[in-house]
Amino acid sequence: MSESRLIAPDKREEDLAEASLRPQNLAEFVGQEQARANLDIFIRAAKARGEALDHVLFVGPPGLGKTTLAQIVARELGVGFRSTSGPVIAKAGDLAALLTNLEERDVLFIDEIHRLNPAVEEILYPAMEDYELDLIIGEGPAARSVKISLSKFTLVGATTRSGLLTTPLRDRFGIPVRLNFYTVDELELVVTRGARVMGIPIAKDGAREIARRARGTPRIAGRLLRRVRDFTLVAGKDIIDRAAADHALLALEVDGLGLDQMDRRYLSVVAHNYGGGPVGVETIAAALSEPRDAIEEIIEPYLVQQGFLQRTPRGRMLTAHAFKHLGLATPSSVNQMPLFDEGGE
Ligand SMILES: Nc1ncnc2c1ncn2[C@@H]1O[C@H](COP(=O)(O)OP(=O)(O)OP(=O)(O)O)[C@@H](O)[C@H]1O
Ligand SMILES: [Mg+2]
Repeated sequence: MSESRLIAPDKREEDLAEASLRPQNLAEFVGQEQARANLDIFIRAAKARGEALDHVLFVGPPGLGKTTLAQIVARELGVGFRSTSGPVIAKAGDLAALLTNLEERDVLFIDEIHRLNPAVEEILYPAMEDYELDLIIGEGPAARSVKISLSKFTLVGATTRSGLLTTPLRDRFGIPVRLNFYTVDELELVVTRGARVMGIPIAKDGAREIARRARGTPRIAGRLLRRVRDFTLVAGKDIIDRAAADHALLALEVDGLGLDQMDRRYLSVVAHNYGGGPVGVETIAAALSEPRDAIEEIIEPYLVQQGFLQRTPRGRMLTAHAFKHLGLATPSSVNQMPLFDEGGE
C-alpha cells in the first residue's frame, strides 16, 4: 500500500498516538451496538460464575477496534492481558511459553491469528479446548509426549480475514464477533471524543464533516482529525468548523464521500481498462501494482459497503453509482439490478 495513503486504515508509526485515544471500557466504546451488548452479557456471566470467558474472535477490516475491544474485554473481566500476534510466534515452544505463563482467567490476545504457522496452531487446539498442552520432548526414539495442564484462560483472536482461518481453529471460538463499518453518527462521536481528549476545539459541523469522510473507520477518523487540526492551526483559525475541515480534506485529496486517491485509482482502472468489469482481483492488483491482500482487505470492503463495487462469481464489477461518482456515463453493460454479492468471505 502506498506510503502516502492518508486514509489507509492500516497501522502507522504516527498512530502510536492512538493509544491515548483508545476507549478504556465498554461504555466508552462507540458503536458496534450488537457486539457490545453481547460481550457485556457474556463478560458479566463469566464473572458471576467466576470462570474464564469463552474464547472470543474479532473479525473485521483494519482500524475498526479489534485490538481496542480485546483490551477492554480483559479490563472489564478484571484479569491480566497478554498480547502477541500470529506472525511473531515462530515455534510451538514460543506459544507454549506464553500459555504456561498465563494465570487463571487471563486474556491472551493473538492479533492476525490467520497468520499463525500450522505447527503452532496445532498446539492451540488442545489448549483452547481442554486447557492442556501436548508437547513432544526430545527427538528420535527418545522422544516422548508430555501433557501440561494450563490455567483456564481466554484466547482473544483478531483477524481481518476470517476466510483464511482454518475451520478447526474457527470452530474453537465460542464467541465470534464481526465488526462492521461505523455510521457517520457514530464516527462523529469518535471525532468529538478524540478532539476532547486531545484538547482540540471543534464545532459540531466540523466533527460531522470529518466523520462523513472517514471511510467508516475510527482509526481514519482519528488520523484525519490530527491532520485537519494541523491545517487549521497553520491557517490561524482557532476552531475546526465545516469549512476548515472541508478545506483541509480536499487538500489531503479525500473526496466528499471519503474516497482517497487509491480508491479512485481502483475505480477508474476498473472503469477505463475493463469497462467496469467483471474483472479478476489478480488483474486489478497487477494493474494497480498493489498486493492482492491489501486490495481485498483494505480497499474493497469499503467500496462494496458503499455500493460502488460488487464481488460476483465472475469477478469485480463497478455499479452505476461508481460511474456516477467518477463523472462517467454508465455503460449499458453495467447491470442496474443488484447482483448477488459473494461478500468475499
Ligand atoms: N468504537 C470506538 N470508539 C472510539 N475509538 C475507537 C473505536 N474503535 C476504534 N477506535 C480507535 O481507532 C483506533 C484503531 O483501533 P484498533 O487499533 O482497535 O483497530 P483494529 O481493528 O485492531 O485494527 P487492525 O486490524 O489494524 O489491528 C484506535 O485509536 C482506537 O482508539
Ligand atoms: Mg489491531
